[in-house]
Amino acid sequence: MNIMSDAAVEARLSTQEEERDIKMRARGVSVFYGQKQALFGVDLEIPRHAVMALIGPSGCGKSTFMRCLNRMNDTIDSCRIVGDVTLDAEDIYDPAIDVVELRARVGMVFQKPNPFPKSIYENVAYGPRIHGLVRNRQETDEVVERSLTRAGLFKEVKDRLHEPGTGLSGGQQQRLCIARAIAVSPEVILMDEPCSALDPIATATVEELIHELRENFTIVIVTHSMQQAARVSQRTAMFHLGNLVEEADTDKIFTNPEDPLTQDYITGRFG
Ligand SMILES: Nc1ncnc2c1ncn2[C@@H]1O[C@H](COP(=O)(O)OP(=O)(O)OP(=O)(O)O)[C@@H](O)[C@H]1O
Repeated sequence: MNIMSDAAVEARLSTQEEERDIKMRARGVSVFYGQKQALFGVDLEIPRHAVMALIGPSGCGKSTFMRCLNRMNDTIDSCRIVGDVTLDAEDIYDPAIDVVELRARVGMVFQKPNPFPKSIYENVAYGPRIHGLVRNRQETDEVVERSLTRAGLFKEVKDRLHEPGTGLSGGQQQRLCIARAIAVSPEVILMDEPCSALDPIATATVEELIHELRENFTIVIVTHSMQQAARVSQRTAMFHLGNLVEEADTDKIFTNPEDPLTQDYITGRFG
C-alpha cells in the first residue's frame, strides 16, 4: 500500500498548483555562438496568462533567451544551447518534439512587421491551412475574421481583405502579423521589440492589444522602452552581459529593484 504522509501530499499539491501557474520554465540555460558564450545559466519561470518583459542593455542576451523558448536558435548554425526549457512541464528540446508544431504553440512577432507578399486574408489563412486547423472555406473565413478581430484590425480592413498586406500602414501591418500569429491558436506569443518600428499612436494601439491578449495567451516581450515594460507587463526580467540579474513583479522592478544594476538601468545610467 502506498500511503503518502500529509506533508508529502501537501508538497505534491502545491507543486501541481505551481505548475498550473507556470507556462514555461528555463533551468540552467546557457547559449553559445561558436566559442562565444551569450547566456550564462539562466533560470526563469514564465507565468501563464501574463505578460513578461525582458529588459536590459543592448547585447545582454534578451533576444537570444527569447529565441530559446521556441527553438528559433536552431536556425543559427553556430548556436548551441545547454540547460532545460519546458512548456507545460514538457521538455521542448526533447528529440521527439516536432519543432514546427512547437513554433505553432509558441508563436513569434518580430521587430519589423513582416507580412507575406500576399493578401491580408492569405496572411492570416496560411498558418491554419498548413497546420490543418481548417477544413473548408467557411472555417477559414471564420478563423481569419476572428483573428483579425482579436488583433483589433478587422473593422479597418474588412472591405479590403483581398488587397496586399504590405499596403497597410506600419502599425496595421504589425497588428496583421499579430493576427497571423494568433490564427494558429498559440499558447505563448513571443514579441521581439514589436513596437520599435511604429509611431507613438500605433505603439499605443499595439500595447492596448497586448494588454487584452494576455487574457488568452502567455506573452513574452523584449523591449528597450522602460515605459512600455511598465505599461504592458506584470513581471519583468532584467538581463546584463548574458546573466539574469533579477526577475520580479514589474511594479517592484520599477520602484524598488534588488540589484543596483537594475536601478542604474531603469534610471538611464547605462544602456
Ligand atoms: N547569430 C549570432 N551569431 C553570433 N553572435 C550573436 C548572434 N546573435 C547574437 N549574438 C551575440 O550574442 C549576444 C547577445 O545578443 P542578443 O541579440 O541576444 O542581445 P539583446 O539583448 O537582444 O540585444 P539588443 O537589445 O541589441 O537586440 C551579443 O553579444 C550578440 O553579439
